[in-house]
Amino acid sequence: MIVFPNCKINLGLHITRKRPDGFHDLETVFYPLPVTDALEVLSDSTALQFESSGIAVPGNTADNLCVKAFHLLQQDFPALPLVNIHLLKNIPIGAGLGGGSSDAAFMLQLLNQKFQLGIGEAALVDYAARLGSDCPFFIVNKPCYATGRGEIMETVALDLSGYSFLLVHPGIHVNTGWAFQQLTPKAATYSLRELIGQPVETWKGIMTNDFEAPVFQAHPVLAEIKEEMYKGGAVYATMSGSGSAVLGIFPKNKIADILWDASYRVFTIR
Ligand SMILES: C[C@@](CO)(OP(=O)(O)O)[C@H](O)COP(=O)(O)OP(=O)(O)OC[C@H]1O[C@@H](n2ccc(N)nc2=O)[C@H](O)[C@@H]1O
Ligand SMILES: Nc1ncnc2c1ncn2[C@@H]1O[C@H](COP(=O)(O)OP(=O)(O)O)[C@@H](O)[C@H]1O
Repeated sequence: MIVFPNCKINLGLHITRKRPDGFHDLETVFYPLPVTDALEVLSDSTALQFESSGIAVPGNTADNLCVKAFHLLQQDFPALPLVNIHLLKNIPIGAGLGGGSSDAAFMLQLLNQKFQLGIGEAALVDYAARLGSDCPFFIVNKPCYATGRGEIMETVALDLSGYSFLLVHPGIHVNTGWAFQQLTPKAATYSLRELIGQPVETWKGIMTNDFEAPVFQAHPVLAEIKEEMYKGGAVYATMSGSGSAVLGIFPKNKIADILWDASYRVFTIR
């Protein structure tokens, strides 16, 4: 069985409170985009096996979120057959695109389906939340207004299929924990919930991502990439999540030919 875990972007992101458990409450809008990995799982394996190709994933097998997802379900379903996992990694890592979280959420869903575990969506969201703050979104995988650690989700009627997207990852790996430590939580000065219902053309200058200030300060090239997007005709541009991917939303099929550094990974979604 093969599935294609997709990435997400954050449209607006506010860190509102540091919690007693060390995590932060936030407010964001998650939007899925079709930049994907490929995750294949074969059964009839005598041992749990994991291999990956494509972009090198840091850490050993036990650290991989696909393997963690397997072990999480195995705790509650001890008869879960052992599997052979192959991950073709394409979504940039540590880019604010949620690639690892997506792999984990798709792994939960794949095992649930393949072995008919009968886990409902709400329980899958609970399992996903134990694997990472971004993980629950990928169980729903529809545009969502999210609060809490990101696990309290409300789907929103946001359809951006009338626009084209540009995602640029300059290869900078931002550590999410570090990025949270740079911030002083505060309430947003506008209503993201309301603004997301307004046309994209009204977002510039209002919709913000709290991570941009500290991450742009550490990596000024990211602000330049965002500026290039606007010069190239973007109606809205922002860093995604804790970075370092920067995204631009353009009028349909009107993405300017911007000459990026050859080392950058660039994705266009028309
Ligand atoms: C910032 C966001 C926005 O969507 O995404 P990314 O930019 O990473 O994609 C998420 O909140 C990231 O979610 P995720 O990448 O799953 O983070 P986790 O693995 O759960 O946590 C990594 C570390 O970030 C900090 N952390 C994470 C989430 C949160 N709500 N509060 C936190 O303080 C904690 O220090 C934690 O140890
Ligand atoms: N399958 C996986 N794909 C990507 N990263 C993974 C995976 N499993 C574990 N990780 C770890 O998760 C961290 C980053 O996750 P990722 O979702 O790519 O970034 P981000 O949180 O910025 O969206 C990395 O430190 C990486 O080592």
